[in-house]
Amino acid sequence: METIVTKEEPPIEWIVLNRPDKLNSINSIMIREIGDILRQIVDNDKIKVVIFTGSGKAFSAGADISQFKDLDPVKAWEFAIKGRELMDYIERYPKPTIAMINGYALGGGLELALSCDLRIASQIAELGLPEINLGIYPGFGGTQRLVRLIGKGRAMEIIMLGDIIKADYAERIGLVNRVVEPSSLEKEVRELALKLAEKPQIAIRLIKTVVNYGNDAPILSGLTLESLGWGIAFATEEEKKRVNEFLSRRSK
Ligand SMILES: CC(C)(COP(=O)(O)OP(=O)(O)OC[C@H]1O[C@@H](n2cnc3c(N)ncnc32)[C@H](O)[C@@H]1OP(=O)(O)O)[C@@H](O)C(=O)NCCC(=O)NCCSC(=O)CCO
Repeated sequence: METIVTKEEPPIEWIVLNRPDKLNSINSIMIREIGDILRQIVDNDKIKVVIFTGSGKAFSAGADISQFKDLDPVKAWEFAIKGRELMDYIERYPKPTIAMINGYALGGGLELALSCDLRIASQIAELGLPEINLGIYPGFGGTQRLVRLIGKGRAMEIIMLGDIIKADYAERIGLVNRVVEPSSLEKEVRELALKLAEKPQIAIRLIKTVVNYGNDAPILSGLTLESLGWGIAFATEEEKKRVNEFLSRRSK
């Protein structure tokens, strides 16, 4: 791998964006390499949670702008599709994903974090979608995912102004789940990942399916998906074990 470093630490897989001298900006190679590692570990039952982070002072400063000079409109369109398809894959990935935002999360970097299930940021992290300042706009799913996450008004402000915002404000508007001190970021994220890894994995997968596909559908379709998935959860060993444990504790 040229642009990322991976570390298997069961039940956690760490994916570290690793172009620190370019603030981990996302080029075509990185898009391919992240997809490749995710496909490699998808059937590895020892890995239950995936954590994304960046090396150095950034999570990622977005798409690699140095590639833009070679892009004609069709190539730009294809690049956006490649980036966006990776984010779609991360969002619908069958294992839970966490973005550990250690520093700048801008443009495509923030869009990667938006594709994850949870975002935990360091107090020193700075976030934003500054694409407008390049005469473009977010192309890796940000226009859609940010609106769904924090609402249209706030998303419009972030996308149209392109300002960089502090982690505390990001937490207040629901853009990140939690903000922690830089020195405890890794510890807190690891603890969160281990807690997630203890949960019934099929139910977690069902939640991801129902929430992600259900929220993109009319509400009645989403609710129907919820009921179907709920039924499927009753076919799992975990459901039987956990319900029986609860009931036997009560009957003593
Ligand atoms: C993040 C900023 C504000 C950091 O500024 P600073 O600390 O001053 O660091 P720099 O000297 O600017 O950057 C160090 C080094 O990294 C290169 N770099 C930074 N961001 C990118 C990038 N997105 N693509 C390519 N290269 C990048 C920078 O050129 C420096 O390399 P040198 O070899 O030393 O020149 C600041 O870096 C910044 O504003 N970055 C751009 C943020 C941005 O506009 N992101 C959106 C990109 S478009 C996109 O994501 C489309 C998908 O929706």
